[in-house]
Amino acid sequence: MASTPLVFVTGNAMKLQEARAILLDAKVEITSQDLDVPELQGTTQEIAREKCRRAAEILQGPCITEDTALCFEALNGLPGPYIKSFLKELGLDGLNTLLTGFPTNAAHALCTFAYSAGPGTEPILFEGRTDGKIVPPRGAGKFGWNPIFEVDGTGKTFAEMTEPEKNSISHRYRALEKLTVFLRSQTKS
Ligand SMILES: O=c1nc[nH]c2c1ncn2[C@H]1C[C@H](O)[C@@H](COP(=O)(O)OP(=O)(O)OP(=O)(O)O)O1
Ligand SMILES: [Mg+2]
Repeated sequence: MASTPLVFVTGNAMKLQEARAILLDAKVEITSQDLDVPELQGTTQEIAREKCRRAAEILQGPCITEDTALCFEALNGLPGPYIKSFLKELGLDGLNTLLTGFPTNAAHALCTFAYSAGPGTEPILFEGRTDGKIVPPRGAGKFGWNPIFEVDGTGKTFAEMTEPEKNSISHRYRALEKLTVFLRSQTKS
């Protein structure tokens, strides 16, 4: 593994906590910085790439960034990367109301980690996806939309799971699994 810890640029303390816990097993160490990096509009991939590019410019060094999207099947993938604004304005109940009259409440959580080797390099993306459905809130609402996302095959919302339980099946875990494999291949070469 790299001797200097990788910088995770994020303003979200819960993302950092989960990423740390997941990466512990892989023995990948990260530090964090909360930089004000603009998030442009576009697809999740475009947003992820540009955010990481800009973070590396500001840091003048390598870094990782992360974007989380919540995609409703009935809305062709929206709110997607704009879930933060939708959650802030509509709340958990409002996100449920949004689906009233639609035939399906199917949704997926999509986590996109981006890695930049430094300014001027093209960020590489690592995506992880967990499928589920949007339900009325259940469980402790400590992190974002956790209480309204019921994971397929579990009967539980993310908010009803323990942290290790969520971290073993989450979109974030699946993305970090891929990032870890990549980081290992880097240190070997
Ligand atoms: O596993 C999760 N479970 C529940 N809610 C979650 C999760 N992961 C992100 N979230 C929320 C936080 C924010 O309302 C939105 C993503 O927005 P997003 O721009 O990616 O995150 P952010 O602005 O909080 O942090 P950052 O500084 O890394 O951009 O979904
Ligand atoms: Mg953000």
